[in-house]
Amino acid sequence: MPNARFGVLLANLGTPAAPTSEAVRRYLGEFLWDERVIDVSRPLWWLILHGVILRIRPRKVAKGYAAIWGEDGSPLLAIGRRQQRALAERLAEQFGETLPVELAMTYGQPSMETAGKALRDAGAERILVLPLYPQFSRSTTAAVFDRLARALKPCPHLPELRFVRDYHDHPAYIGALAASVREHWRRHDGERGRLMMSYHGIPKRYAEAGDPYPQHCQATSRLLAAELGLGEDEWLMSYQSRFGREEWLKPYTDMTLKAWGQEGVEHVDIISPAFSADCLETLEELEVENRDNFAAAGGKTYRYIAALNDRRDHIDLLAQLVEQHSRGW
Ligand SMILES: C=CC1=C(C)c2cc3[nH]c(cc4nc(cc5[nH]c(cc1n2)c(C)c5CCC(=O)O)C(CCC(=O)O)=C4C)c(C)c3C=C
Ligand SMILES: [Fe+2]
Ligand SMILES: [Fe+2]
Repeated sequence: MPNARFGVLLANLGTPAAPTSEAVRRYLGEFLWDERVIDVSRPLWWLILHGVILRIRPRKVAKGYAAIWGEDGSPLLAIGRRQQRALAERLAEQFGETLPVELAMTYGQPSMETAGKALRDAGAERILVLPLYPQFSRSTTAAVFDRLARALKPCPHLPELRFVRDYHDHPAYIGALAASVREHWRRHDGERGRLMMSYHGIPKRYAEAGDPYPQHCQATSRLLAAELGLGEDEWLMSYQSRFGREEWLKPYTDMTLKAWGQEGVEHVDIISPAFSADCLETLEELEVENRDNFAAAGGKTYRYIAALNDRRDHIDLLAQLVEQHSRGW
């Protein structure tokens, strides 16, 4: 496909190459060294990361990955490949011509270099970067921006670039989330639990310094609740996946589920709108760890609602984002 009108670069976080301590150590070593993710002063953080975290955490985390690993590898990457293929097909219908779509990870493989080269080989002199994070955060979206800039550093010439910063309140995103919740209710014969919208957390300090992530999460939640016609006592938003000792955004998902179980809340449906693809943080932390937290505190039914993954309405949303952000190209 020489001289494509433009190419699309889908970006996500990255995942280990294998569910082993060694591969997880390599992955965490790269991910947790990024200052966008952890801003502690470098010499101190190097000592903590290499002296403590990378000696202990990989073994435990590798067990979690082993439990969710599929025949096609890590769910985050396998789902990312399905999203890439489905979006390419959808765009070919929409634009009446083939547009190259590549997937790149901020950490690990496929790298920004590999994906960028594939787009260049397809003749794309214009690239639309679409990070698969609906809510902006310095720790995710801005890290995509930095990693791409690093990949482009050796290039003598640059492609023309556009960057989708966020889509937390896009009607098609809210619509797809709402449709996934309604389908979940229908699959369970109309039974509804209290709806918990659990977002990946960030340190509170990042939000205080101007990261708009909590405002984006609140807006997504309110729009989703309104779309579903939920009353104030029928849903709550919370933050999961804390890392380290400092305070993160609250309320915490695990503590809230424990409190709900103790207060006599019996049924919970849980959705995680910040994840565009199921991954360790949903399939293990929500499906297993937090299910156990809720049950141990006295809860009865706990049902996880899958991420949007390669649902047709999710791919339609991504195609709409491409169409809107590529106008004039
Ligand atoms: C300071 C640490 C972290 C911040 C800030 C953070 C923000 C953040 N992360 C995601 C999405 C994902 N995170 C995933 C795994 C993961 N996240 C952290 C730490 C921070 N994340 C760690 C250490 C890990 C690895 C697992 C572990 O050691 O516990 C993943 C899953 C990847 C997979 O392979 O399945 C995703 C996706 C968001 C959206 C976010 C802030 C908005
Ligand atoms: Fe994370
Ligand atoms: Fe986690």
